[in-house]
Amino acid sequence: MLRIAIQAKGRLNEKTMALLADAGISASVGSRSLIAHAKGFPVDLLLLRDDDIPQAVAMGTADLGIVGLNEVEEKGVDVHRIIPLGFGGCRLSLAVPREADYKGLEWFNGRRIATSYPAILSRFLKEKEISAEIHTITGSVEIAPAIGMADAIFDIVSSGGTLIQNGLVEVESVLESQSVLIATPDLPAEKQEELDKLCFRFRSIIESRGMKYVLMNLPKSSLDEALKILPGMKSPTILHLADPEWLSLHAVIPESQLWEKIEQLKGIGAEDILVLVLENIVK
Ligand SMILES: Nc1ncnc2c1ncn2[C@@H]1O[C@H](COP(=O)(O)OP(=O)(O)OP(=O)(O)O)[C@@H](O)[C@H]1O
Ligand SMILES: O=P(O)(O)OC[C@H]1O[C@H](OP(=O)(O)OP(=O)(O)O)[C@H](O)[C@@H]1O
Ligand SMILES: [Mg+2]
Repeated sequence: MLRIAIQAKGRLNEKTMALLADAGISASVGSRSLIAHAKGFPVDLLLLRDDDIPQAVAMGTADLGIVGLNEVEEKGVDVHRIIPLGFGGCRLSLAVPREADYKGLEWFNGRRIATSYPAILSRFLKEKEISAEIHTITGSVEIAPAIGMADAIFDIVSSGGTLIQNGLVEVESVLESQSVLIATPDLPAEKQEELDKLCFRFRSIIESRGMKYVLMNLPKSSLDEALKILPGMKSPTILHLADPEWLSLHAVIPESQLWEKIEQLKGIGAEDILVLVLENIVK
């Protein structure tokens, strides 16, 4: 039976549980449980703080883990990175007070930088030959410059709202992160088979996210133009209708392009356009 370590509570928990549920793995997790048996797939869920997940997977306490790449890089442990999972997107960045006379990385020489990611920061500074003092704190990093604890910070940035609220500006992005599926090295063969099945399910879910299935009726005379507008998986599906002047066209469109494509299709005479949610793309 596979054991997957996931974040017990916090930013990754909900999306991890949703991904598992979409993959047919359901578990009722009590607020105090540390381990939960799942239904639908032979797995146990180990509920941990995210900081502890890379180590648990490296040691083999858990076979797999779902955690931010930032934590994997920080802990520097030996785990296999299997697939990015497409949520928990953020970056680790250096930020300085808005009023600082910042011209480039040399500014950090001799300065104090507060962070919860000392290992990633120290590797970066070494590579750039910058000598700064690293102050490790576990939370509320952005407040450090305002209370005189540091001159700058190195922390997670997503929308940038927290930096603005604290009078800071991002000056260097060091690591792009998102949640990843990690595995213990030397997974036994029978568990590897289960992992392959799980990855197959995850990939098809991730691929279908942000995609819509679109159906429409189209005058036959507009087909060539429609084919230029629509990409489709291989190409759009064309079905004949009882009316010989019309056909039905089906295509998969990224959500980000949906309205633009619909406007173009309406422009060439498409009617009765239906947009459906795509649950899975199984290849
Ligand atoms: N603002 C954000 N936007 C997107 N992803 C984020 C953001 N902040 C953090 N993350 C990602 O989510 C992960 C978990 O963040 P969270 O704030 O829940 O961590 P935590 O407080 O360290 O939790 P834990 O109690 O498990 O140690 C981070 O390591 C990062 O990968
Ligand atoms: O760029 P933003 O969108 O503002 O996000 C960045 C903030 O999000 C995270 O904190 P979180 O809100 O999870 O609180 P925490 O620090 O208490 O974990 C992170 O530690 C940053 O402080
Ligand atoms: Mg943590």
